[in-house]
Amino acid sequence: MPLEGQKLGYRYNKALWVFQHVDICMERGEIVGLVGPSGCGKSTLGKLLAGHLRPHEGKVIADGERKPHVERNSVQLVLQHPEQAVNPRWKLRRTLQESGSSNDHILAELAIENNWLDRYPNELSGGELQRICVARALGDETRYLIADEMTTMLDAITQAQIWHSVLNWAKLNGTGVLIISHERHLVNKICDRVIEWKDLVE
Ligand SMILES: Nc1ncnc2c1ncn2[C@@H]1O[C@H](COP(=O)(O)OP(=O)(O)OP(=O)(O)O)[C@@H](O)[C@H]1O
Repeated sequence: MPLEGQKLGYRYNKALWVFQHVDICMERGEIVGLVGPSGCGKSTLGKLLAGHLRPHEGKVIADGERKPHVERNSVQLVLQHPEQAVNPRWKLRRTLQESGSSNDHILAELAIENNWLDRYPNELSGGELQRICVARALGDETRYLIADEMTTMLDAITQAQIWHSVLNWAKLNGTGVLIISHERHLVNKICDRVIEWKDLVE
């Protein structure tokens, strides 16, 4: 069963809709790209799908469940800036443990060194910290991953390593991945299909 946004609408202030009537659907195991101009609403849509924001219109359904985010963490979101996504006062082992998704296989796949887990977020590089945020998102319950500019800040080698690991994992687990990115070459290379924002809002 798919992850679906039906007739979604969202506005940050009452006077102005960011978008309305947006329908989006992806299947388990699909790798889907979402591209569009800056400020059009891609990240907002990603947050709605992951349950970080509640839609003002429409609904999100994952695997037939109306509130996938309440019952379980089946839709995970990874953002561009890892330092904004972790508690700066927690060592990273605690961050991973709290999410319940730190299995050794994923840590190894993402080349996460054990000693990183005994450090605070500001004691790691951006790429190291992002690997931990990615590992946190790849839990047993994860059925869909929304990757919003997930590797934009990283060098090409780190980018390639992270995508290699994530796509392997997604393939193995039948996870759907929505890749929100400005990097069309990346999206064209790794996605099964690419959604243009203009086609969502027309
Ligand atoms: N917290 C917020 N409060 C008010 N307006 C916001 C907020 N977050 C985003 N917006 C506005 O909503 C619109 C959509 O933003 P969003 O971040 O979803 O776009 P985007 O397509 O992801 O952009 P980009 O490609 O530049 O990351 C923009 O006009 C933005 O200024």
